[in-house]
Amino acid sequence: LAAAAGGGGSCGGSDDHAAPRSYPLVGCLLDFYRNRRRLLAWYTGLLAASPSQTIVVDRLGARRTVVTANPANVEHVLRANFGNYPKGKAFTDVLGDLLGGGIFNADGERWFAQRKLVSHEFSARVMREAVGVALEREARARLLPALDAAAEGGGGVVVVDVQELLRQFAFNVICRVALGGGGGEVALALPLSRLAAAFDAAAAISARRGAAPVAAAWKVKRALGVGSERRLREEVKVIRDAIMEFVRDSSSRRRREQLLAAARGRDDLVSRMAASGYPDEAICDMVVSFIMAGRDTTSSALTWFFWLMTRHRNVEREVLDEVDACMGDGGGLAGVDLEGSRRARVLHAALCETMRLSPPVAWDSKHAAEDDVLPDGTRVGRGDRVTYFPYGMGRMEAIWGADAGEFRPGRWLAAAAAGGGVSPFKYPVFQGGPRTCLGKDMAFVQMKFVASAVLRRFELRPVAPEGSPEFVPLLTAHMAGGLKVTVRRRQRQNGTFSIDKIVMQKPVVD
Ligand code: HEM
Repeated sequence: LAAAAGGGGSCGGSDDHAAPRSYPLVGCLLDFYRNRRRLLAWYTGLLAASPSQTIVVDRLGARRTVVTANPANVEHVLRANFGNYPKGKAFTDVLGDLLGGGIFNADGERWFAQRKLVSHEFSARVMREAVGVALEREARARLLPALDAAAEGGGGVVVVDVQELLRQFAFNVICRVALGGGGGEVALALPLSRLAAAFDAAAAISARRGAAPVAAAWKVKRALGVGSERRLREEVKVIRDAIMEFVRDSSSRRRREQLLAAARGRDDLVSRMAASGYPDEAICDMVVSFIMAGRDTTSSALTWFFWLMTRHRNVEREVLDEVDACMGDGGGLAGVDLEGSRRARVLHAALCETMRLSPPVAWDSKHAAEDDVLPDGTRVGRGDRVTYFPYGMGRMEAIWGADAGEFRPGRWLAAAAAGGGVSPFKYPVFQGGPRTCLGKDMAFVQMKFVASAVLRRFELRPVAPEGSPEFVPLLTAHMAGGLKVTVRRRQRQNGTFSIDKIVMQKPVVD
């Protein structure tokens, strides 16, 4: 999802108002080389040591980059001076071949028009209908049977990679929502697993573009059509051909049916875009962005959540008791409240706390349209990259106190009880301001659904219980090597579940 801060160079703590002090260039390059495999921890350390939690990375021949974990700076960039901080061409170039001009890769008017149009897709009604159906079907079809089979053992101990199961689940759910008919069935010319593989390959190659020290290297390869750039072109073609075929078919059929559909209140993204006069190409861009934004994020958060539950059995028990209580009459699956009730508070807090320490989007960048000065006095030049850094922010004692490194969901309950909630600029895991993640509610619905469904039925035991798994940022973060577990059925499990019973609490963060 995000463009990496990237690159070494002269890294100065930004404490001296408009003229950050710099480390000697050579020293910093050596530091960068030494720390290249632990950039997240290195940047976090530098930011914690900087009096204003901001550093400047100034590398010869590369774009000047301001990296900040300072909530006032983050609010300035994401909200107060939003107009000056578009994603910028440096970002949109990197993802342009895959995403075209879709919402995820657009700025200005083009972004605003799509944002308005697509907001509807995230309404409570759509969520209850399309997302509810997709979650239930997908959970019944694959996720729960796979865990059940592992629990069965088949005569031996079966190890499953929960991260991989969750990735497949999230991809299929978002495709069912974006491309599914009324019953959530996806009608594509190729299997979903092939589409998922194409997205994986295209996203990985695009991420490597973003991390390349010099953009010219991949641009030359693209012009020549060789190596990874050739592969990218092939995979993008697989994706776009499949989705264009769906869009062409749906948009003409749905154009005819649209009046009727609108009357029934069952209009969908593709027909509304067609009705608004968007060409098929633009609708395809939108659908690709939608899938890209929704595919790996929730599975990343859930992977870390399940791992943390194996380390904090007391929290897991609290979550289970709460979920059981939410189930009430026993038939449903609790977790999500489309009406805004206060149920599943502990689960919500545990998910927020998981993402504080392991944010699915570890860092994200904007590019300044004009010269500016951040609230802490750091100078920003036109064209500079400004990176806000949720991973580092989650670990700042200046923001969270001395126990910043500990998993303590209670801090979210305390903040909610105090009535203030937590500012998105202190916790920009879903970004903040006008470009806040559109799928945040959908993400919580999905995460609570999966957390409840899995925890109530199964106990997961990590194959390697010692130590901390490695957090790998890429475009969307993941756990290096996956989350390998053995599975045991819980005694307390209850046979059936239904989306109707899902209730989502009002977000603690707003
Ligand atoms: C835990 C799960 C999720 C997290 C942490 C998350 C985080 C984010 C972040 C940080 C952004 C801003 C990225 C940028 O502008 O570069 C974003 C944007 C977006 N997200 Fe999410 N996201 C999550 C799940 C979802 C889901 C399930 C969807 C559903 C499709 C979704 C849809 C979007 C869209 C459409 C945007 C673009 C908004 C715009 O540019 O106006 N997200 N998300």
